[in-house]
Amino acid sequence: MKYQEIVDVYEALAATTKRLEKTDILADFFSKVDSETLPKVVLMSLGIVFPTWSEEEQGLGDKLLMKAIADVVGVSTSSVEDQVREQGDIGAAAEKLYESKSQTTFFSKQLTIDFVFNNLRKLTKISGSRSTSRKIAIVLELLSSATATEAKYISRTIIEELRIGVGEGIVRDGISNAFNIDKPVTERAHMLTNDLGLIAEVAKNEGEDGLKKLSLTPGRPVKPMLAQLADGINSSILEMGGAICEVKYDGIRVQIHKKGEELKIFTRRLDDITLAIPEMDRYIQKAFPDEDFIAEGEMIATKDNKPISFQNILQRVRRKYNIEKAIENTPLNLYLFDLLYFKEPMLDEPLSFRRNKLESILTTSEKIHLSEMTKVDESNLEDATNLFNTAIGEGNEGIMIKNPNEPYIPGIRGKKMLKFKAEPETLDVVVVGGTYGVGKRANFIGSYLVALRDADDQLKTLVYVATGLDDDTLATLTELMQKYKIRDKGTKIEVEPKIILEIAYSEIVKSPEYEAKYSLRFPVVKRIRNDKGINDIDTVERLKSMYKE
Ligand SMILES: Nc1ncnc2c1ncn2[C@@H]1O[C@H](COP(=O)(O)OP(=O)(O)OP(=O)(O)O)[C@@H](O)[C@H]1O
Repeated sequence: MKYQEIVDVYEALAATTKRLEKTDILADFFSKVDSETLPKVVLMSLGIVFPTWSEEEQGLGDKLLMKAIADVVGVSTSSVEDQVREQGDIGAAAEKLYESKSQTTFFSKQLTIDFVFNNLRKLTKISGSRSTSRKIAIVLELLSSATATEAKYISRTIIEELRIGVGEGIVRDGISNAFNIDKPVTERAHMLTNDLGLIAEVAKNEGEDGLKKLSLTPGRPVKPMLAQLADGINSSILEMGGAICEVKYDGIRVQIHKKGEELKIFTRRLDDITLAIPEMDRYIQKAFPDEDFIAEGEMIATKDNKPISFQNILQRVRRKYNIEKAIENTPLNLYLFDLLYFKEPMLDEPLSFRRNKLESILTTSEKIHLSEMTKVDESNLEDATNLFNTAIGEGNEGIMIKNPNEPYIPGIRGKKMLKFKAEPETLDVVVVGGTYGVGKRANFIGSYLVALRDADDQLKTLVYVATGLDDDTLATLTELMQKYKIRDKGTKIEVEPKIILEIAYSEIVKSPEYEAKYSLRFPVVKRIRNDKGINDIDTVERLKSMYKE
């Protein structure tokens, strides 16, 4: 199949902002593609060539890509950079440059989807000596055969930013429509496998029954079950008719998978962080029997046995060098709270069963613990409040209130698991722009324009936030803003939507000034949330319902 065919689909998708139209375009395309190409085009419609959780990285930075484009088009790298500034992204810049190039050295061969897909995959496999020049050679081969629009999308796929307004939800619905599958069936298969390519293939070849058979597999992360905010401790427990209450630790959520000899540790956005925390790998291996399993817990950083700042742990899990030093400086502790798989899938079992099983197989140690928990019902409600008070006293965030009779429901924020925190609720937002400071702070970006997601996965600006930033955070953020910069416009900067912030505020207000049509009074940055991705940010719908409440 020609690459141009998916490029036409990209262009059609970019031409509409309507979710239903996008879904129809994808459904129509997916239904025409043969079984072998289908998983590839499904991933490519998301701008990726590996499932989202895969550890493979293409590792070709913007600079090298611009150099490759410069070489193919026969202009200087600085001309490409100028064009990127003007157009707002590398893809559009490549398209423009190709169009203005008169020489017809291109189109030496017609690109196929297989060829583009396989070559982009090859990029990730290259390491060691001369890896950069070998990667460039692959990109040059692709780009020199490309038309202007093909070059646009090859470039955007390399930087994993397609800009066609298509997220996982639309692709998933496209698959449902293409193969007549009930949406909840596709959704569940997605939550369990996180591989839309696989889901499309099974949907086409085996239909709904095939999808229903897909289950948890160690090694393949599952979307975490999420918590809603509890109105009150006692009322929540009474409504559940009894609860498992646990300390809510303030760290990062991890999902641990063991398959055969291999252990993998994933974050909640399904990034593989195993190599950054080798000591935890060893402690976990010792704590569990030598069987396949999937367990969940919260990993926190401690000093003198007291939790320390959340940012410390984020720095640790992103680290690639000097790991031994980091192990010493930022000791980690793991508090396990769920077991989803042990020799077989267990997520349909009630929580009380999963917790008992976890307790019966785990050998705790100085690093590996069970989350502190108390079973509470109407006869001992005060135990929950006591747990909350102790938790806060020890520097934790609050408590979790979980329904013991419920299965694990991946990816859903429901009433079966609640959280009760000492501090008011915050919002997770993405930075889309900012304003440079003045005077001494002219080199820093002092104020950040942040956005939420709407029901069609479009970003809507919400507010400028400028407080809550200590010097370190300001420096880190400024660096990230430069990394993701699209362009400067006077004192303003526009960036790719990559940086997630958690912000607190005093009040939600209506506001015609911002695209969300709502805004926040006194927004304050609580922290950078590297453990979350664009799919995890809050939505305009949630904000609206919070406003009404
Ligand atoms: N004992 C525990 N049981 C379950 N989750 C816990 C526990 N301790 C800490 N957590 C953490 O609390 C999170 C839920 O609360 P909260 O909303 O504050 O976190 P979040 O990461 O901002 O949001 P989300 O609800 O989206 O996970 C879980 O995702 C998990 O990381």
